[in-house]
Amino acid sequence: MSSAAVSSASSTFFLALASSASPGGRRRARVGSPPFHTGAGPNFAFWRAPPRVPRDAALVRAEAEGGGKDAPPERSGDAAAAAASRWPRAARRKTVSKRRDPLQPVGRYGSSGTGNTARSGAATASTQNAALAAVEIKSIVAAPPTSIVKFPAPGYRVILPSGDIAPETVVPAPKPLPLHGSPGVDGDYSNGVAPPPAEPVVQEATWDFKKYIGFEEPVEAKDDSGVAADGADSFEHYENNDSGPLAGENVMNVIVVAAECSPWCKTGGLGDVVGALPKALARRGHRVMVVVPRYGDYVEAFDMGIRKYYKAAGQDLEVNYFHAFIDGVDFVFIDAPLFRHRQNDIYGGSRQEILKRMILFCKVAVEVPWHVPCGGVCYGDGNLVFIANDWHTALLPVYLKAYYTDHGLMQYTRSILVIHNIAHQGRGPVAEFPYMDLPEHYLQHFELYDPVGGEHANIFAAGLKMADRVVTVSRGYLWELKTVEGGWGLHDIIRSNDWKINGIVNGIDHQEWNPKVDVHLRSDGYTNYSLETLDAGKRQCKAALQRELGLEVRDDVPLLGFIGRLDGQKGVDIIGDAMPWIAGQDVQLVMLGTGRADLERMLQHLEREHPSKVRGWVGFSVPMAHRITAGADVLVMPSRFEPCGLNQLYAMAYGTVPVVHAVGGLRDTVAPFDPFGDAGLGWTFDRAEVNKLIEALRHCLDTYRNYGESWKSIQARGMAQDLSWDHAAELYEDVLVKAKYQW
Ligand SMILES: Nc1ncnc2c1ncn2[C@@H]1O[C@H](COP(=O)(O)OP(=O)(O)O[C@H]2O[C@H](CO)[C@@H](O)[C@H](O)[C@H]2O)[C@@H](O)[C@H]1O
Repeated sequence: MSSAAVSSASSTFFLALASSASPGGRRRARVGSPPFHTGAGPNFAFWRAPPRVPRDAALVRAEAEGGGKDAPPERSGDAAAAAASRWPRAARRKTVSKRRDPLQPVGRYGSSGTGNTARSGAATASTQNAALAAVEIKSIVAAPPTSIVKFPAPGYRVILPSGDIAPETVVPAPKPLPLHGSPGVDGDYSNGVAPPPAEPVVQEATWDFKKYIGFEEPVEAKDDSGVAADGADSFEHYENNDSGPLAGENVMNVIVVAAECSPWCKTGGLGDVVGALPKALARRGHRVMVVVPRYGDYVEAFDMGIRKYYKAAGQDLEVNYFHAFIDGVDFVFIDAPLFRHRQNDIYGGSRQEILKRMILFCKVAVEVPWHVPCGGVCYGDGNLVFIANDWHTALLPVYLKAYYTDHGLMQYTRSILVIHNIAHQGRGPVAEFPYMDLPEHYLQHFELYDPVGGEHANIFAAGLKMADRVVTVSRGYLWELKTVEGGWGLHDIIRSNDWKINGIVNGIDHQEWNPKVDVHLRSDGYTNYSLETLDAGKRQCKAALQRELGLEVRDDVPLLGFIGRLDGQKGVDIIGDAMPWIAGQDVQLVMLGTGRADLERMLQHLEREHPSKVRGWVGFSVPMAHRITAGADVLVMPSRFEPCGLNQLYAMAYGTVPVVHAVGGLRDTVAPFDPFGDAGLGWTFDRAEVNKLIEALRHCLDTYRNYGESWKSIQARGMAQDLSWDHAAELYEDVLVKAKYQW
């Protein structure tokens, strides 16, 4: 695709496929040993394998762009990724699997399917969700619409849903189960809305709710009025069918549904948001659940003993539910064979395989409020809002409408779809529409034509139309989404749905990203610090980082940092292009990232060429991301487009000055330094071009070297901001309320 300017003065968008990815890792993971710079020749990696293996699970998403095929992201375990960053190529091939060629320009799918066995015979659907067996909608949910258009089987591994064979129920016949959920609303079907189907949970009697809900410590999760936000101490209320602990007319049941959630599974900013926003909503008094696939064994979560069966692309699949109650939030992990063992490759596989996973996930997630009794009580479908995220879960609003609200069910449930990155849309051939098990007339919501993708089915498009409200992660990005250059083919849909879209800048999880308490700064010579101890603290962290990376330990040399996915979006190649100029400066440069193979090679090459100045760490390391954020003086973000951007927020919270391309959320969050008014938070440049980056860096370095007081005031302003999720959660709450009263 071509690049184009969003506006005359800003934002050149790089319109090639950008995927996100990053391995995440478990919080409190151990920090790997410092890498060792060998100065080895071209055939050797630059970093020695660490003597200790970090516990972080890592997800390394490969980035691909350009035309042709869609390349799936890649990732490997954190340890593997860390090791891969330092070991010779041959060893890396073992740990980083399935590197792919560039993909379709849009859609965070895998590459074109290589599987070729269309097992339509397996469509002898034998099971279905028993909850649905009790009511008419069963035929919608568990069986494909019999009137569905029959498209020729594309010959992929995905199985066409059977329209001929009625699914059977293999779980016990459903018995009515009183639904509890949001007090005062759930279970109240006096408005003529029939209660949704429910069924007894397997092993319910043996399930110890106290174990999951942290019954002993409900204090943290109280709102201003002292009302428990988490439902933890509300069990008795629910048991008595009392009104429960949640108070206030706008308190709601909220279910956040996403493909990733930090610290369990993270490939990028989506994981960060899903790990943090729900907690902030819970602090405001809402009852909040996160639903995410269970890609690995997460020690915090326990099997709830519930078994259900769902059909995905013609196959009946068993689903189990794992639960953890942390910081006032119910985390529900969906366990199914399709998700297992994907921890290091959550977006891996062919496009059809990813599609199948997401179909299953969305079908399961939309019924979680009926089937999963968190704290002993289901959320129920009254006063309920789903928050779906990106194309992966954009089918949820569609299923909610097609299966339920169109049939007079779940009338008090709303859906919000959050756009974190519109560059990935879930595009596929129209012929695959039947896999989604939707009524024939829903096809029109998916069908889209654009010069890039031609005639295709677009999941994000359908989700945007079906969702009651839409949020994107900054106001600047919302504006860009309406442009031809920034909408990636969906600009018309965004424009026509403008009335229901809000731009809300992400926040920071202050438990994770806070120099005062950052666990990754507690060893190896680093230190925690605050605004009051900024000078000494940053000096110490900088020295520790230089030591850890084998750079000369000097306080007077400005240390520039870059952290991010290596893809077209993040503009790391622009830093590469600026290297001749950077090499002529008295600076040090540390880059951490993983993704596209050519950009990974670029990082290694730059280090090889400038061993005394540059470190290029190829891999995904959460501890190193924290340490660079603390130890660097400047964080460089030349992103071609950036819906919000989290690293610049983290940088400012750590007294690290951002230099950014003024686009999307970067423009919204980094006010340019004004030396005359002594205002501003960093430096911005108006085009993602090398000369613009150099110009901004020149001003930045000049201030660093010659205007110490101004520099300190920029740092102080950055650190003094309230970047917490609490503010963002308040804005999300407005959207929840708008959705609630919207018909
Ligand atoms: N190699 C590496 N090792 C360790 N950590 C790494 C890493 N590479 C990246 N990370 C971490 O991953 C996160 C990336 O955050 P971004 O905002 O850049 O996300 P991304 O572009 O994936 O997300 C999309 O969604 C988010 C959330 O809405 C938007 O902010 C963003 O603009 C949009 O593109 C940060 O926490 C960063 O530290």
